[in-house]
Amino acid sequence: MKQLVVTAAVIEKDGRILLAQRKPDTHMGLKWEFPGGKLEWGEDPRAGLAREIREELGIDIEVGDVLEVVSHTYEDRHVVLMGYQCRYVCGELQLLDVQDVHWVRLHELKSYDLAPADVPIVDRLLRT
Ligand SMILES: Nc1nc2c([nH]c(=O)n2[C@H]2C[C@H](O)[C@@H](COP(=O)(O)OP(=O)(O)OP(=O)(O)O)O2)c(=O)[nH]1
Repeated sequence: MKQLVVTAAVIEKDGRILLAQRKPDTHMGLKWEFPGGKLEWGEDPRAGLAREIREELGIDIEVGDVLEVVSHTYEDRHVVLMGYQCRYVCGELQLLDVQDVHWVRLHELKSYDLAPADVPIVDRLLRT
């Protein structure tokens, strides 16, 4: 079984949070998640997260504090998911490597078909 260190961005703008839908041909295809991705070898987590967001969505973000760290075991992998509070800075949102995006209000987050590892991050958000 592989072990992955993954960073995810909880990007807030005008009272809404950005959810991304994974592409169909990926692990957890079509599930909704906080955008981000795997850290490269030796990469600083905040720098890696900003890189992933530029690559997947074409926008620049400011990465703030860790909101929640989740350990989740799927059938074939163990994911350590670090959710960071982030702020949208600039750039036009593009679907470069995601299926879809929605800007969502807090109370709507649970109505999405989320990747299971993301549920504790949503729970943490709902407690803050
Ligand atoms: N990015 C992201 N991945 C998540 C979340 N929740 C969750 O279980 N995952 C899982 C799905 C994948 O198994 C793994 C991340 O892989 P990824 O495909 O997004 O990473 P990546 O962009 O670096 O991938 P790659 O296409 O470069 O291989 O973590 C989440 O909120 N965000």
